[in-house]
Amino acid sequence: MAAIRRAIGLMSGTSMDGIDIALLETDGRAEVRRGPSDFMPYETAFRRQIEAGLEDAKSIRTRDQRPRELTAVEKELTKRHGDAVLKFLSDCKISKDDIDIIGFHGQTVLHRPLEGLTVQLGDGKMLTEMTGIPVVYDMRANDMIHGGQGAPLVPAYHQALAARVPFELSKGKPVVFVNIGGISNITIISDGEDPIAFDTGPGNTLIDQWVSDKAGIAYDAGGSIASEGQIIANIVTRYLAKPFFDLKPPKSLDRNDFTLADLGDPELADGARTLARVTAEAILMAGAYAPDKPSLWIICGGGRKNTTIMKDLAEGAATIRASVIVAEDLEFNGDSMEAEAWAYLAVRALDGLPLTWPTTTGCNAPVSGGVLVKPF
Ligand SMILES: Nc1ncnc2c1ncn2[C@@H]1O[C@H](COP(=O)(O)OP(=O)(O)OP(=O)(O)O)[C@@H](O)[C@H]1O
Ligand SMILES: CC(=O)N[C@H]1[C@@H]2OC[C@@H](O2)[C@@H](O)[C@@H]1O[C@H](C)C(=O)O
Repeated sequence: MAAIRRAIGLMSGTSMDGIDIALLETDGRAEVRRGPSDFMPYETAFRRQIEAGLEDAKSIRTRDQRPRELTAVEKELTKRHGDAVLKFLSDCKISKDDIDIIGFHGQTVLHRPLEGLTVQLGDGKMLTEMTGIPVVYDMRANDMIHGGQGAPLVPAYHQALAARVPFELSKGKPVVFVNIGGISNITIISDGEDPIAFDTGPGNTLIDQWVSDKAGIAYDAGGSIASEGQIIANIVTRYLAKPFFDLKPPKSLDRNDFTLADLGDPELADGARTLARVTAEAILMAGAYAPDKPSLWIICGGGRKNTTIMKDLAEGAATIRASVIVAEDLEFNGDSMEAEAWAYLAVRALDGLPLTWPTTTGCNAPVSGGVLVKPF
């Protein structure tokens, strides 16, 4: 029997809103026991620093380059992750000696799968020294070396969770996990098959940018702004006509692949409503790549709190006789799922198990990955 390890996962996603942290006890296979989780938000000034870092990253040609301010941003980002771990351990009254491994995602600042280039800021060595705990980081690189997109990586964990979906809900049909983060991505799980996964299009990033530019608000809380707007149909069509949607999976996105340029300058609420529809429709369109019609869509990530997106998803799914639920309906945690996934992936990496498959990233064979560093 494989060893159960205690792992901490750390995720700073494309929304750049903060660090999700979660504890997991797992063998990196079927055994998954979820522990506590937390979120450490970035204040606006640091978020702006990362945003500036995205601009600096545009000139990166090889993944070890850190032009302009990126070295400083990486150091500050890692320090915040280290502080987050130390606070988490102290809050949970857990000793560092009781943690076997940290799975550290870092912050994606550039993702160009066609060029085989993906860059996550995050200094694993510094994190292991700060915490005194071994760290697995840089988990996307090996997939790309093996011809993969380098994303998404969460499907391995979705597959482990899918085993807990009751038959009354799955009805023996494919089940879809949807992560609505900055970008949206899905994992389609069918019994006995490798997971099928890919990015589906924008998640919350465009909505966040829109309400921030137009009204100085960080995000559309509850989707309430969108709920007061009207859908501008020709703008939805314009977004959904982008070449990305004609690409067959596996496929993945950079945060800047979709922009507000296609939105024009509507009223605040109409813009938010239209973008919510784009996010929902792009997700449901992705169901076409399932081998059989999915019965159940399980929504995770911050976008599940946008009731306008959720309403569009529920209505759209009803027309194809599928149900939409949120992670919590199955007693999963839609906020910490990616952090849990990084804990799970770190344990898999320790055992050399695959993190990705040809069906999730397009890698040429199932591959493991990550770089392991240990404290002195
Ligand atoms: N109460 C809420 N109402 C509406 N939207 C919300 C709410 N809370 C969070 N969000 C949205 O969720 C986003 C954060 O989602 P999440 O943390 O899943 O993204 P991420 O992990 O950074 O991104 P990714 O999964 O793409 O890496 C916020 O930027 C915001 O747009
Ligand atoms: C390159 C990168 O960081 N991609 C992220 C991003 O955010 C959502 C989507 O695009 C997904 O492909 C991925 O993150 C998730 C956690 C993943 O790898 O599974």
